[in-house]
Amino acid sequence: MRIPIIAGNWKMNKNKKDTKKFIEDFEALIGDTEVEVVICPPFTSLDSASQMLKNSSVKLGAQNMSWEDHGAFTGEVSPEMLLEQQVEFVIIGHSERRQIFSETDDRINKKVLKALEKELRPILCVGETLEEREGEKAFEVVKNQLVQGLKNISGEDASKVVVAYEPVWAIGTGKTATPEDANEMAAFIRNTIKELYTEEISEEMIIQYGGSVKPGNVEEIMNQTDIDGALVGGASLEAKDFIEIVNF
Ligand SMILES: O=C[C@H](O)COP(=O)(O)O
Repeated sequence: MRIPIIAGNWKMNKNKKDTKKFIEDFEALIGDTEVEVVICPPFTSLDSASQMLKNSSVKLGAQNMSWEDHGAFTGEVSPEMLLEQQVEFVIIGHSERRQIFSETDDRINKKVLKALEKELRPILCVGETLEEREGEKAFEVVKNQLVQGLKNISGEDASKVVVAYEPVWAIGTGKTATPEDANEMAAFIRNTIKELYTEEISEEMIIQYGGSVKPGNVEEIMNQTDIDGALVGGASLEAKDFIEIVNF
């Protein structure tokens, strides 16, 4: 049985004070939940968040990391530095990293490999642009991102990867893919994993949807057969919204 994972990607939002306030508010609201909950604050808030979440069921994720262990890589953060902050998940290949910071599939693959080597769970983001969808290339693009992103990753390691399907045109725009379209892509992703690995691995894999997930649409999205979670941006910034999403 797949246990859903709902992750909040705060992007470049919240300083330490805001982080503390969010966690206090969120911890006061969260009861027993049937889903795994992850928050991904900016690097500068990880330390405060990890101190506050010591006895919590809420897990910590980072938004990016280096594929190198240490050295002359100005501005980068290593996996060991994340582990030191009790980080368990790391978002890799988010479309903002791909588009704004020119991350290539090759670099994304190096990060996925490194995360798995260090026992961090990668949340590998894939998704097509509007132009690619309108040009009927969505499936080809997503398949290519998966094949490249998972290159040289063993079956055992692949089952620890979370795949987040985020159509680029639905991110921060208020437009969501219809639940059926999102599920069609999630099923396609699962089938691609089956082709790359085995049916067992594909059935175990957690596939999230991301792109304007809100309290009002999360239930319909989560009710889809192949969607096992959500990667939430804007609506993860307010504890009262994020708790509604977690308790869908
Ligand atoms: O990582 C999260 C996604 O980019 C979705 O962001 P959004 O919920 O603000 O559309």
